Amino acid sequence: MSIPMYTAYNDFQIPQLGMGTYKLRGKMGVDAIAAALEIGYRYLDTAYNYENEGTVGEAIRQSSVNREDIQVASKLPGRYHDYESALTTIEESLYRTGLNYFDLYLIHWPNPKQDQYVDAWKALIEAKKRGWVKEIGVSNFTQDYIERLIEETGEKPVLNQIELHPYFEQAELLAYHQSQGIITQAWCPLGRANEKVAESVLELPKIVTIAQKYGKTPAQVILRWHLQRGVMAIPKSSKPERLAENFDVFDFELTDEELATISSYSRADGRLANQDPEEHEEF
Ligand SMILES: NC(=O)C1=CN([C@@H]2O[C@H](COP(=O)(O)OP(=O)(O)OC[C@H]3O[C@@H](n4cnc5c(N)ncnc54)[C@H](OP(=O)(O)O)[C@@H]3O)[C@@H](O)[C@H]2O)C=CC1
Ligand SMILES: O=C(O)C(=O)[C@@H](O)[C@H](O)C(=O)CO
Repeated sequence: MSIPMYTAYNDFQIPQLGMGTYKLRGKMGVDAIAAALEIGYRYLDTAYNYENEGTVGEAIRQSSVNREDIQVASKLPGRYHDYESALTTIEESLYRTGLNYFDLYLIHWPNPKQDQYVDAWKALIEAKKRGWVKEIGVSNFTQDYIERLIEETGEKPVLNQIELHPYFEQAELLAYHQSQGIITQAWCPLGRANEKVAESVLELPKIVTIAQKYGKTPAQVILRWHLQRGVMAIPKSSKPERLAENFDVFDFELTDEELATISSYSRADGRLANQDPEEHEEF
């Protein structure tokens, strides 16, 4: 099955569903990612700080899918935001994967107190000119931070990867992205599911009821909620059966009322990891 795509303001296209790889390392990670590629996933999200860019590259080499049919994204850590370090880090990311280009490279966190994210953005622009990365974007950026990048460099990110799940629907930032043709990508799209950081979104009664109506699982209903709001989700699983479950979300449609019911779990303090990008600094 080919995955439906989203299109950014510059006609860059990206699958509506991808795979997160945080915590997938070593052989366990290679096996999970290779299984995802066999299932049909064509987008992999990694980061320098996940220390698994090598795992991602190895899984691609072991799979039967061609490199050029897969989009691979990685992210620049906060400790390398200065221009020269950022460029060296992108090269190092590539060496770690064994690939010769990334489809997408993101600034992982804005780190506003450090205040070097514009420098980092200039390095990503240069990396694109050098052909190391095809497209550039950001993660955990607010509207203000994105506007500053555009004002100071004239270059708009194609995508912003942000915390987004039923406890934290991000309606305002989503509307801003849509007005700008910036793709919204949801991290923690299943609210980290079984990791018990809060009552699991997979056990919320109204979501369970909707899932029963469609003969789907709560995870599938939540992923459908993301898709119908125009959001790209990158759920992570180490298990082939869950990877397949999370991919099987293109054959049913929620009603507007059901979308609103799921959004009704959202609250202003609904962040799960206590990582407000205006406060949190990650290096
Ligand atoms: N830019 C940023 O700052 C951040 C980016 N990310 C990215 O986003 C990705 C996704 O976020 P993540 O934090 O992993 O959280 P997710 O919301 O994707 O949840 C992952 C958890 O859910 C479990 N799970 C997955 N599918 C199912 C299912 N169908 N039923 C039950 N449980 C399920 C997984 O367990 P199991 O593996 O055992 O199946 C895992 O414990 C990350 O992997 C990473 O790539 C994440 C956090 C921050
Ligand atoms: O996983 C990521 O991409 C992160 O940025 C981490 O901060 C993650 O959110 C985390 O919770 C680390 O403890």
